[in-house]
Amino acid sequence: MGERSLPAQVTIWEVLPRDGFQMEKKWIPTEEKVRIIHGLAQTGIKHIEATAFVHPKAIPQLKDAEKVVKGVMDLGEVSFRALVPNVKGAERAIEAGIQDLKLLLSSTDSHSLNNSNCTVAEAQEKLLPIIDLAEKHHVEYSGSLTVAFGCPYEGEVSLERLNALIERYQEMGIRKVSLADTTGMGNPLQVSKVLRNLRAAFPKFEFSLHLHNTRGMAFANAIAGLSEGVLSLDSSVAGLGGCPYAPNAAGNIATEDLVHGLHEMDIKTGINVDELLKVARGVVETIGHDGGSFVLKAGQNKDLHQKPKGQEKLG
Ligand SMILES: CC(C)(COP(=O)([O-])OP(=O)([O-])OC[C@H]1O[C@@H](n2cnc3c(N)ncnc32)[C@H](O)[C@@H]1OP(=O)([O-])[O-])[C@@H](O)C(=O)NCCC(=O)NCCSC(=O)C[C@@](C)(O)CC(=O)[O-]
Repeated sequence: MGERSLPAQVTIWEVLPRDGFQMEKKWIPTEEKVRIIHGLAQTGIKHIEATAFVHPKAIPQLKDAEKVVKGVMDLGEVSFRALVPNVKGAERAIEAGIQDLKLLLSSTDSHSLNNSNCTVAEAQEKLLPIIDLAEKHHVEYSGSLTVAFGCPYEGEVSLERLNALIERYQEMGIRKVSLADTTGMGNPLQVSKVLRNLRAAFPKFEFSLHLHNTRGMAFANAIAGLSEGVLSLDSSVAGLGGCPYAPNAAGNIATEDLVHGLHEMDIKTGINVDELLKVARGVVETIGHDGGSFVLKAGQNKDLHQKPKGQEKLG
């Protein structure tokens, strides 16, 4: 086993407006979503998953996808991506002005049937016309694999299965895939093993990680991924998020926790944690709760240099 090293810089994809909002039952007005995305852009975040073009009955909170995209198109310095499950979603996204599509695919049939009303093989067929459409419109696209580190219905997802799923993506011409720990079942050794295996088998692929902090493992899993060559991570401000079609789903790793932790390790993100915390507080005020953010409660290390009460004379 060779010596591992961590990258000097990591790209953060902010998924609050899509994953973070999709479980929220109380309607978040479109203008509030647009305002929050403008706030996110003030933090230095340059990559935002703005929404999903899915069936409005499947995810009612994102039924205003077109309007949200229209409201943020003035943010020229930000790259926007949207999640699409089928060609209907891709058509809507491209028509709205989205230039980067994230294709939705589950690693297991059980999750796929719950989430997308079709098996994995059927979902793969639905991706083909999306790719044709994206090519025709010169729009970027990348793949995803949900429940890649464990399925809440089927348990372990084997390396052989992950290899076969990436192989199929390769045949479709896809070279970027987000590996998702949808219900936080992964651990750092597993993340290392999966990435080492996939990167050896598919050296031309860029793998990113989409980690939920259901069992407190997300930051450790992120570092395991970075040690294995990952350069891009998804996260959600205030730790909100979760897939409504996965039992006991919980939030994504909070962007403020991830960025704060990475900065403590001298890994650059280009994002300002003070500004992130302002946005996170606003989001909690709007939505009424956070999703399990640590830095939001505990503060940043840099702010903890006050002397304990009564010990001023310690100098
Ligand atoms: C996949 C479908 C659409 C299948 O839903 P379906 O009902 O099987 O779709 P269908 O193709 O049979 O079409 C039925 C009707 O829906 C319409 N329709 C069809 N597609 C669309 C669309 N895109 N937008 C708007 N309308 C649509 C279509 O036009 C038709 O309308 P009708 O002719 O009856 O009037 C549905 O199950 C769905 O939208 N699922 C998405 C569920 C979802 O978004 N889950 C959460 C995201 S996944 C996640 O969180 C994991 C991830 C990515 O974050 C990674 C992680 O965290 O691990």
